[in-house]
Amino acid sequence: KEKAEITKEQQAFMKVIVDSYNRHQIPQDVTKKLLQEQYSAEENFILLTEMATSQVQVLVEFTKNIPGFLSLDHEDQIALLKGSAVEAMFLRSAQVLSTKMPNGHTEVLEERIRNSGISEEFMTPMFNFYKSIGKLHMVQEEQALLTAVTILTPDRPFVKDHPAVERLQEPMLEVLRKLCALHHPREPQYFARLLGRLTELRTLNHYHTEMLTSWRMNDQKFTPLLCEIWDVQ
Ligand SMILES: O=C(NC1CCCCC1)[C@H](C1CCCCC1)n1c(-c2ccc(-c3nnn[nH]3)cc2)nc2ccccc21
Repeated sequence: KEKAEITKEQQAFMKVIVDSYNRHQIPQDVTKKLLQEQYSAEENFILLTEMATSQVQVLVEFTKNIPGFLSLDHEDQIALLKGSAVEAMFLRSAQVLSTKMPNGHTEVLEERIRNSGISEEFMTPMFNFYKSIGKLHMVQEEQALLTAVTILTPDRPFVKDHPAVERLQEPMLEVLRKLCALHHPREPQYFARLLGRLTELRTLNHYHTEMLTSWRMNDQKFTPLLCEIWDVQ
């Protein structure tokens, strides 16, 4: 019995994370802009760097609200943010694409992304990920907790105190497991499938630098924050 129930303190814990997640969302204007017209590769790249920069800023604010994060070693805090920023960006992008939109809008948005300037070879893994996230029909709490679980991944490069990060990630995973059972009662494997997406996210992380340099354009400009986070320039 008690295994399934979400306890009072888990409820409070989740509320902190979900409220912070909802407060720290970049405006959906990327969707509005993309639906307006097809831009050139140069304009799309600028849009991407703008959106990604503001998303990193809100990601930092969201992360600071994760209970216990600020008590971690400061260098480990940076290592966790740096190690998860690209994954959080693709996870957020997937969530944006799987948001319910008026008829035909999602197709237009997909078309605009396919023709945005990203090279063909990365389109498949990226859209496979987007589709697999879409099929999960995650509720908001699951999205928020999955993002928090991604940030609190102990085995990121340069993290020194793994156990301290695991101690923060574990209660997060426990609440997420209960949430999945609650919201997807007829899919006992749902939680496992959700965690499987994190493995797919890591492969996108692996492609990312090549993806950036493969955009059909030259003279790519990045903001100072993205140079830090994306290891470019
Ligand atoms: O703006 C965006 N994503 C923001 C969404 C919110 C969080 C911060 C990132 C980009 C668009 C930029 C303009 C051209 C079209 C894509 N985007 C992407 C996307 C595409 C390529 C790379 C990439 N990374 N390295 N090389 N290319 C990253 C993300 N996937 C999206 C799915 C739905 C909606 C927008 C999406």
